[in-house]
Amino acid sequence: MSTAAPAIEVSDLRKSYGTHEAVRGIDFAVERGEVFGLLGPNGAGKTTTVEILEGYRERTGGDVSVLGLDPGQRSRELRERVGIVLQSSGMYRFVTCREAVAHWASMYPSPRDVDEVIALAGLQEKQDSYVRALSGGQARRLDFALALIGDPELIFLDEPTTGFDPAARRQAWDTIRSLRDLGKTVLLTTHYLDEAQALADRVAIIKDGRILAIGSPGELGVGSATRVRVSWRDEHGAVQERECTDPTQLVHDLTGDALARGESVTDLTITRPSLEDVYLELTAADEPEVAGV
Ligand SMILES: Nc1ncnc2c1ncn2[C@@H]1O[C@H](COP(=O)(O)OP(=O)(O)OP(=O)(O)O)[C@@H](O)[C@H]1O
Repeated sequence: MSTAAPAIEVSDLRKSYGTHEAVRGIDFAVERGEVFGLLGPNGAGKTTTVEILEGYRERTGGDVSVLGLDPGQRSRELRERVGIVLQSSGMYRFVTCREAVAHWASMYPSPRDVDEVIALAGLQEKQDSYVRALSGGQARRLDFALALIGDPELIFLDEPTTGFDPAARRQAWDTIRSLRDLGKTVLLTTHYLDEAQALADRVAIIKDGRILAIGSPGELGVGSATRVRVSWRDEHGAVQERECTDPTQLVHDLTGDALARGESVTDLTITRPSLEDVYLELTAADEPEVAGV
């Protein structure tokens, strides 16, 4: 457990647009060095929350602290310590990738090494290409490089792999893992549950401006709102499947019956719900129960 103050602390955050309450009193904290995923259906309030943390939107109520500072103050100090992937590469159409990264680096007090950042963003082969000649996915990588060059402590990644081909997506995942290895804190929003499962230490599932569940992708399935799936092959060779909250009695009966017949239970598996199962169960219900771990 880290003893440092969390990188992000959100307490009873609220945001209304006119009469519409888009964020309705959410609480969460992101520890330093953690990759935290914000998941939720369209219109859940993810972008609103992230943009309040980035200092781009004003909150209606609640308290927010980012690296110990209030993002609503839009201080220069916070801007230098936070990396935000914007479409900044659009400003650099007539220079090479390397020149763009080097120029952006000159705006920070202690930037990272240009070559290192180009490598981290997977842009080595394109470093001498003009920015205007990059594909959409390559331009996103350059945006990523520009977000990292100031050596930020905290990086906001809003749907970082949308529009990427599968290989570029895997490469972006590797990059995000390297950020964690460097000790950076990452707040990630994504619609891809496999991405959250692969990258996030913890996720919050948000819907209609409220957090429905928060925990590690593996542990979220343990809550009482979700069920485990038990499958096995019966004595006739047919695959059987049951869902239950506690498989102890079922497994006891299955193994007991099999042993009484002098057989073993074949192909017995007990599967926890995946993050996708939990997500779909929680976000489908009209009045979902609050689950947490
Ligand atoms: N500037 C705005 N003015 C009025 N309503 C807004 C504004 N921005 C967002 N909203 C509304 O607030 C709610 C939350 O929107 P938000 O963009 O935060 O959701 P999201 O979870 O990021 O969705 P998506 O996954 O579609 O990006 C939605 O109902 C949206 O219509």
